[in-house]
Amino acid sequence: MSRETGALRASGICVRLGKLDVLKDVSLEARKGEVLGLIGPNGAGKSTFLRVMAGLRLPDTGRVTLDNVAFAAISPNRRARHIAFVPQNGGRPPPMSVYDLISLGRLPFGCDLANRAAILRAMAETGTEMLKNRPASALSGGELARVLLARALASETPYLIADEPIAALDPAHALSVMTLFRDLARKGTGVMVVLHDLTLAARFCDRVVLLDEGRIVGCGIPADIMTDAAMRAVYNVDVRRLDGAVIPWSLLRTDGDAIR
Ligand SMILES: Nc1ncnc2c1ncn2[C@@H]1O[C@H](COP(=O)(O)OP(=O)(O)OP(=O)(O)O)[C@@H](O)[C@H]1O
Repeated sequence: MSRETGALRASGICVRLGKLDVLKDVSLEARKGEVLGLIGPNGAGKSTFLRVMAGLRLPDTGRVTLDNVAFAAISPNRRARHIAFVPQNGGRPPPMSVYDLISLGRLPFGCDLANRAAILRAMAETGTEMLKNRPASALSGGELARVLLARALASETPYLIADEPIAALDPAHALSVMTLFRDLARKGTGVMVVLHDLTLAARFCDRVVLLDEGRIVGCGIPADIMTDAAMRAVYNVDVRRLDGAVIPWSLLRTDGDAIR
């Protein structure tokens, strides 16, 4: 693998869980320097795909490569130095301080002098400095979400993969995180993020991938993918638009008419 990390590519990914084909031949390239949004209804397979892209789940068929090297040939530690992951639901946090939890993001790099600086940067970027001495187990849902993002940011990896990182955040923190993703992308990071907030997805993502029933049904710039017809077909909602943002507005009846 070259020093300059190249593309993160998934080809022909299939995952079957129980009796369900959760991912059906999904191929996608995440690029450094862009915010790639993954959108789609509940159960579409977004989290499963993100975990495959992060190397946390093996696909049944297909493969993921980083800089043209298959994940199978990359050690977990080396992979963690290139791809940081923010889980959708961190579960019960371990009994440790927020600072210690965030510092776990430096684990793949061992103990080097850059550790503290990277941890402090991650806390500043997520506004979690004032939480640093608190027990992680005593955080609110939104605070914990920001701390888990800080843990991933502390790794300062070329790719950041985040599963619904703003779902529990208030509007100010959600905007702040999306702005941070844009800044990271501007500096060269590849950000791949699952979002249910279509307004923020349309506004902040360079490209969006629309996943439905385990298949990619659209991939491109938000204006091309988040069309009224696609939003109706996939989410069964009618949308309104404001300054290019897509705002879910009303549910549709089975005949396709809006319920107002
Ligand atoms: N271990 C499992 N065994 C069986 N089915 C599973 C398992 N894990 C996930 N699934 C199913 O796979 C499908 C895709 O799940 P996934 O979490 O990837 O969806 P998602 O698009 O992230 O949904 P959400 O928006 O609700 O988070 C769902 O129908 C889910 O019930």
